[in-house]
Amino acid sequence: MSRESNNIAVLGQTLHQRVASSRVLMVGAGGIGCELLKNLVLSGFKNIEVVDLDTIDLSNLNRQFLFQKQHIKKSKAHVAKESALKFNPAANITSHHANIKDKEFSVEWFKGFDLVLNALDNLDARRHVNMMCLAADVPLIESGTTGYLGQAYVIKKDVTECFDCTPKVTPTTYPVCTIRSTPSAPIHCIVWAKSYLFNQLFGNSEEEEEEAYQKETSDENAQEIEALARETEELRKIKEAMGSDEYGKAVFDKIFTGDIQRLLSMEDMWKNRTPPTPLYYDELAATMQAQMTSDVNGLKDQHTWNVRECFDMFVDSLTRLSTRLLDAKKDNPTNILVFDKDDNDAMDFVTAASNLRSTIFKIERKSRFDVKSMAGNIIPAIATTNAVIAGIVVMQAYKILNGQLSQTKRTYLKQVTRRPGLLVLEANSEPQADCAVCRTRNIGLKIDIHHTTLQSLLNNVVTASTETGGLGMSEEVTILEGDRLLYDIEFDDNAEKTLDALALEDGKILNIKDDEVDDDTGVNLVLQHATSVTLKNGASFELSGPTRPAIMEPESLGKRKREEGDEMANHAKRAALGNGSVPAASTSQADNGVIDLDDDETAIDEDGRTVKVWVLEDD
Ligand SMILES: Nc1ncnc2c1ncn2[C@@H]1O[C@H](COP(=O)(O)OP(=O)(O)OP(=O)(O)O)[C@@H](O)[C@H]1O
Ligand SMILES: [Zn+2]
Repeated sequence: MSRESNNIAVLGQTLHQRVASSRVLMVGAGGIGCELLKNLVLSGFKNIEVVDLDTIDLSNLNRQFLFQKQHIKKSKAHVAKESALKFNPAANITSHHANIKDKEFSVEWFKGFDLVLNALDNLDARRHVNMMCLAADVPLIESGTTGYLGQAYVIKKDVTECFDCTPKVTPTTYPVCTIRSTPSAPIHCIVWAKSYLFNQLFGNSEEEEEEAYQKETSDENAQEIEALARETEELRKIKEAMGSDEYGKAVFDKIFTGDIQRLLSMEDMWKNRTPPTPLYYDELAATMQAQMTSDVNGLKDQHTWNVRECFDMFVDSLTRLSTRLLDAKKDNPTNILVFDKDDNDAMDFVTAASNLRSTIFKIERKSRFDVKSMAGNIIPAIATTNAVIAGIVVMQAYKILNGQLSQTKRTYLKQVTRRPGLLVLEANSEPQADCAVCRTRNIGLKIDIHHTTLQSLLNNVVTASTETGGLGMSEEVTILEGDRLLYDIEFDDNAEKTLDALALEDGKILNIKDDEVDDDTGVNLVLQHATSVTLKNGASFELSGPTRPAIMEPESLGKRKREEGDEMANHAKRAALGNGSVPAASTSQADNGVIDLDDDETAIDEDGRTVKVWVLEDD
């Protein structure tokens, strides 16, 4: 049996055809992307474009199986394409070594795909693809993994929640006093060593101090903050001895003895907390010489150093880093060292310093491996998790091409579920009514960007009445491009500039909100440069899309979803036939266990939500 006939047996002729003729964009060729591209070419997808901006790194090879040692430093997109073609030479793959945010990837370009699959690792790029898919009205399958957890779900304009419908968690910050005075967890000591101490000793402490911590200005902390400022000043003086034999002891005495004694003298602070115990340089130096079992590489990295080992490593790494800094300053006095988790000296220093501090505060010490993952905010990437999620993405893609988009489920891979199996399915939510990203109308605007000023755009398009072909908004509008403010009633500096002078080229999206209308989610104008648009009213532009706000009732949304499914089915059928005709409905062959994600069993998940459960069965 050929691969083709296997696919037909599994999918049925109809779906197989739709898959083969669909055009798919995959964004990101990393952990999920490599698995996904391999799956796509093996499961019958033929027309695939891949975009990735990065080159292959040694650290990718443990899980990105399309890449091998000889590919290091080469483009991920190009190598992924070449390796995937070996699995199926009949596939037609186009690779782009580029940022998906580049202007060549315009809304028009996105419209050329039936499906977009995200395999990204950052919020910014995900947000961008989300917006482009909404503007182009192309279904997007979003996916992600963290360690053993993962998820995949479909985003479709007007049908499901978009990526930005729910706010995303931002990285945690810690109050300055927890870090500087009252740590209670290993991470507090690691942040102290990496963000405070490292910068104080080797960096631009004055500038960075402000940024490294969340500022606390309450009165009760004022006194403490003042004391901390004094400590910082003292350390600056000690730094003058950098490079001398006494330097290591001077730094140690200050940060692990003197500063701690001063903290202890603030008795109120320790009424309800375990007080710290200072460490003494001479005492530690007199203890038996450590057997330094801890090599910096390999499994030994996972052994937790004892106090003496931390002490030795602290003094040693401090010397190494100080020597580097002094050398760098010979070239240029403004040179500094910046913490990097992949810099062995920096990691030795942060591991030793944070563990000494943990010892003082009676907090558990951590291995160099753990400190590195915490200091670098690293959650290990697991190849199996990526593989499971990439598999689910293909299942979701089948459903979409089979005209069952509205029946797709948000699928989570969890470590523990109440039922057998590790996957938890949840119904898609409807778009959030107030989402500024997906509840905004997207309107294409063809206009000459070289000759149109922002003011003429305002006069002829934005505030012009709908009868004359404009948007009919009031004079009080705010115009943004991404986060960039271009215009509002109090800021008209850009009014006389042309669009191209404002870098508003093809594919850029202008978000325009009418400040006179309460809760206006505004419109997105998707720019397309055109020189020869002639208009009835003499202006030179052309709008395409819903120029009047749509009124959407909850019921009608449900109805839209069903129609959407039908439309998708027809679309896929047309694509399969390569012409406009619609064949007699034929989905029965696809109705076998392999792609049937529907299962009416429900359960309550850890967060108390009712969820559908899909149990993976062996047959
Ligand atoms: N704006 C973007 N345009 C194109 N590709 C992007 C963009 N942002 C991220 N990517 C790509 O998405 C992929 C995500 O893959 P993954 O999560 O495995 O990260 P990685 O960089 O390969 O690994 P790690 O970060 O763990 O070292 C990467 O290959 C990255 O280059
Ligand atoms: Zn949304």
